[in-house]
Amino acid sequence: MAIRNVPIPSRQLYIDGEWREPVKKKRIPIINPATEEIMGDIPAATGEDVDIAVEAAQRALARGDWGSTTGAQRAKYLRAIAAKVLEKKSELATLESLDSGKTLLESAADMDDVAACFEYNADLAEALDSKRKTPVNLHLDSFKTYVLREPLGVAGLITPWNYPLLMATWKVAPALAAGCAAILKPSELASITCLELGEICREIGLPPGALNILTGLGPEAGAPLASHPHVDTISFTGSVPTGIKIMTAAAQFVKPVTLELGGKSPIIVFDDIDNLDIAVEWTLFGCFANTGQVCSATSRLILQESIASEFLNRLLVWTKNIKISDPLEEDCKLGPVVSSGQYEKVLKFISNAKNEGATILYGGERPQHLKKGYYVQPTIITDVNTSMEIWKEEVFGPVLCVKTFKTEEEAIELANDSKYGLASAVMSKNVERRERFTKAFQTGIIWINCSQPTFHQLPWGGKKRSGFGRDLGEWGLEKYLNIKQVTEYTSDEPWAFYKAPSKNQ
Ligand SMILES: NC(=O)C1=CN([C@@H]2O[C@H](COP(=O)(O)OP(=O)(O)OC[C@H]3O[C@@H](n4cnc5c(N)ncnc54)[C@H](O)[C@@H]3O)[C@@H](O)[C@H]2O)C=CC1
Ligand SMILES: C[N+](C)(C)CCCC(=O)O
Ligand code: NA
Repeated sequence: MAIRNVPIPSRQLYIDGEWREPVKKKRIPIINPATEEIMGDIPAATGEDVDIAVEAAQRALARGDWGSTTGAQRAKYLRAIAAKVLEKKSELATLESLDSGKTLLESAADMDDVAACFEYNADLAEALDSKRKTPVNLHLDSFKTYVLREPLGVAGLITPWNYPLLMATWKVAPALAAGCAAILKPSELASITCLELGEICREIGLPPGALNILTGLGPEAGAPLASHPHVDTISFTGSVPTGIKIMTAAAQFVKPVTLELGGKSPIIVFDDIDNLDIAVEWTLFGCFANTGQVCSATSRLILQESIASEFLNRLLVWTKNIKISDPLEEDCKLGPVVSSGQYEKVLKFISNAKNEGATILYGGERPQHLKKGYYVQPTIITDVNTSMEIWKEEVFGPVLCVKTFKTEEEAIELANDSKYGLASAVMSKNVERRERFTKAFQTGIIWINCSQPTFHQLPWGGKKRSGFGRDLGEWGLEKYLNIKQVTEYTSDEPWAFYKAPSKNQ
């Protein structure tokens, strides 16, 4: 299914329905993390380009062909995008793998998810037409009231590299469904497929300015978007430090933001599970899928002591079986991490854990058979205590740390012992116990007897330092709407608050 020699398209910024060279004409190299080779380059936008894109977005909102569309009309564009993504699926999936290092299997699944997410938001756009104007009954004769749901305006969408086109879609699809005009700023580490989304929009005839795509560096292209006075909302997925910068910039304009930040999510395994191997596989998938570069990765395994040694033995057997290779190779299950910076960062986390006294039960190094590329072995760390960095900080790489527990109280305390609050998983046969954990977990996402399956009908986001606001589902669309109440006085009688002047006054 991989198209080997797929050419890397050379693109410009996608602004106002056209390819446009950045004002400062700068470009950023594209690096393939599996080979460390430069494959091409992407345009680097700056504040000047952001200004041009914001004006194009404002014009789109003022123009009938986008600003006055019904949800049903916008749904047609979203469905056309979905169809094109499927048509170009193998090309897009290959480009995604070349750029980000994710396995072809995962890139292909992402492209299916991208298409399905556009389709789902097309349904939401259609449904919006009947909810656009909602009467509110006050049980009063003298007033008629209703609530309008309108597009909020210009939406700035700043996205990460771990699921480049999918994370962009989680924001682009609902923003367009809502009728906003959007400016997407993908990560400079993996932008190819987001630029190809621009080509798709051009091909299907999306009205100019409805979606603009500005690749570039965070401080140069993302920051001016977050602090632009005419960008009405920012939706961000990425790291905590950048989330704080974005919220700070947006605060100067009282601009609403939604932040989907990192995590250090727990997976608890109880000894009442029927099948050890099933729990082992979910544990692996929860931490090593996408080479661990998942904000919701369940990277803290909290294991009931009575099954700990048996479970860890099976975990080792399964881990050794994971095929690590070039992500385009058949059956590859673990590719490189995205960049040299990420590679150094992951190895540093591992050496810090060792220095703090933890045991590297497995992995911790570059796989011997791969001499080039940013590869790290899947790594399992034991003898961890709760003051260690590896317990507290998000690694964003294939690194699992393990602690054991004896009682339920201990398990929940360990699970919630995090500044983050994105996701939690519990593996147990006991229904009441699962309900107790569902209630006690301080996170926005709960997985029971699994880890990571994600459906675009359900809200996605966290609490605590993992951020606030939700992507996906109807919640993912609401943040792009302005809720406008309309109150009409319908009585012929005077209001009679003031004393009416007499006839001869
Ligand atoms: N929660 C998540 O989904 C993600 C978490 N991370 C974590 O963050 C670490 C750093 O990775 P980065 O790629 O540097 O993440 P980042 O959070 O800095 O980047 C995410 C996006 O924000 C943009 N950005 C950066 N600085 C900005 C600024 N000042 N204003 C506006 N936009 C800005 C970036 O260009 C990118 O598009 C990773 O090692 C990982 O631990 C990274 C990506 C996704
Ligand atoms: C759920 N999954 C793995 C498809 C995507 C997680 C997105 C993220 O890392 O923010
Ligand atoms: Na790349």
